Amino acid sequence: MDWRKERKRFACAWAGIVAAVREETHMRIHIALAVIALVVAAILHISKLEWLILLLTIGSVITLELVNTAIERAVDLVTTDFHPLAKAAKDIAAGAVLIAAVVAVVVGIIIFLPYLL
Ligand SMILES: Nc1ncnc2c1ncn2[C@@H]1O[C@H](COP(=O)(O)OP(=O)(O)OP(=O)(O)O)[C@@H](O)[C@H]1O
Repeated sequence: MDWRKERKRFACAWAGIVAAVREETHMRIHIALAVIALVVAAILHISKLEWLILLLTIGSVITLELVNTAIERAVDLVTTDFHPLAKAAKDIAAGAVLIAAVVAVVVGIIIFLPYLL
């Protein structure tokens, strides 16, 4: 394994994450909500299984937001003119984030509500 290449790959991936956080308001909102959920989870001492589900849920939302941002950039690279396929690509990618975010809210309610009642 070429460690210099691996380090460069990691640096590029990190640069992509930083760019998405800087440029995308929704990414910052997802991260802020994730931090709040993690703090609440720590305060409530949720179980190991609940931690796993919470982390997977947060990871899926942030991962899909990154993919959505990448698709937006790729589409904008191809065309900034109106095109039905550009619209479909962006709308479908946004739909993926929406589904993950709705599932995250439901997971949050299922995990946290019993501790709060
Ligand atoms: N080239 C295009 N052709 C057709 N429709 C487009 C095009 N670009 C964007 N759209 C439409 O506008 C919507 C918003 O696109 P935009 O690129 O502004 O992304 P966004 O979801 O607002 O993301 P953000 O504001 O976080 O960058 C898309 O979901 C799509 O419906």
